[in-house]
Amino acid sequence: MKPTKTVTKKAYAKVNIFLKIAGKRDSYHELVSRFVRVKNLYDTISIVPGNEKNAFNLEGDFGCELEKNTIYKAFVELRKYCPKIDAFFRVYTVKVEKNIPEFAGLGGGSSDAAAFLLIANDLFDLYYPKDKLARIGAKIGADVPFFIYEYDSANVTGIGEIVEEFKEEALEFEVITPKIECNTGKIFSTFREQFYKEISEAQSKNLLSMNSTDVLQTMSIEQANDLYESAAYNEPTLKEFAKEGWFFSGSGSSFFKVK
Ligand SMILES: C[C@](O)(CO)[C@H](O)COP(=O)(O)OP(=O)(O)OC[C@H]1O[C@@H](n2ccc(N)nc2=O)[C@H](O)[C@@H]1O
Ligand SMILES: Nc1ncnc2c1ncn2[C@@H]1O[C@H](COP(=O)(O)OP(=O)(O)OP(=O)(O)O)[C@@H](O)[C@H]1O
Repeated sequence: MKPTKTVTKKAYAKVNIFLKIAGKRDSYHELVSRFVRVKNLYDTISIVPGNEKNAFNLEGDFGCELEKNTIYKAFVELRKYCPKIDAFFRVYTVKVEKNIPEFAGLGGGSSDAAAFLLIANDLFDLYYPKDKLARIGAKIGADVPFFIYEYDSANVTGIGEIVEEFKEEALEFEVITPKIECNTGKIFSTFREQFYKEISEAQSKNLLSMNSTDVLQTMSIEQANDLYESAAYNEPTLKEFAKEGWFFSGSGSSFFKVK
C-alpha cells in the first residue's frame, strides 16, 4: 500500500463516432462502434486521506444513491479479488468533481468506474493486466472496458468488451447535451422492438477501417448511430438539435461535432 497521499486521475468522456448494431446477445446488443475520448471533458477522481464514516465514503454531485454508483460498484467488485481495500477505504475518501453530464451518452458513470479501478490497481500494487481490469469493469457497465484501456480512439465490438486501439489523428469535439434524460435501456429496447436492423459483415469491416473524420463526412446522423432514431422516437425534441455537421453519441442525449 502506498504512503498516505492524495491520488488523482481524470475520467474522460467519450463519443461514439459510429454505433451500429451487429446482433443480439440475450437482452443485450452486439455493437460495431468507434469510441473516441473527449479530452476537454472529464470528471476528476481523487482518493484523499480522512474518512469519518468508517465505511466507503464517496463525495460528489451524483444523481443516485451510493449503492447505485458505478464507483461504489467497482469498489465492491474489486474487493472480491482484494479484500484489503475494505480497511483502506474506511480511512480514505473518494472525492469526485463531476463535469460529465449524466444520461448523456458520454459514458460518465463507466469512465468513473474505470478510473477508480485503474487508481486502485496502482495504489495497491495489484499489477493486474488491462484485460483483467476490463473483465472486472465489464460487470459494472458495457462501456467500462473501453475506458480501462485508455486508448484515445478504439474500435469497440461485442457488447463493449472487445476493445482494439484505432490509430488516427487526435480529434477535438464540441459537445452539447440537451436537458433531455435519455435512458439507455429504454432506447435499446425501442430499437429492438421498432427499428431493429443489423450491419453486414462487409459494411462493418469497411467502417472499422475508416478514419473517424472520413466516416462523419460520408454518413448522416441516422446512418452513423443506429440508436438515434429510437432516441428521437422516445424524445422527439432531440431532432431540434440535429443540425448540419452534428452527430449523436451513444444513447444520447449528447450531440457532438468535430472542431
Ligand atoms: C450505448 C453505449 O453507451 C455505447 O457507448 C453503451 O452500449 C451503453 O453502455 P452503458 O450505459 O454502460 O450500458 P449498461 O449500463 O451496461 O446497460 C444499460 C442497458 O442498456 C442496454 N444495453 C447496453 C449495452 C449493450 N451493448 N446492449 C444493450 O442492450 C441493456 O438493456 C442494459 O440493461
Ligand atoms: N459515477 C457516476 N457518474 C454518473 N452517473 C452515474 C454514476 N454512477 C451511477 N450513475 C447513474 O448512471 C446513470 C447514467 O449513467 P451514465 O451517465 O454513465 O450514462 P450515460 O450518460 O447514458 O452514458 P452512456 O450511455 O454513454 O453509458 C444515472 O442513473 C446515474 O445516476
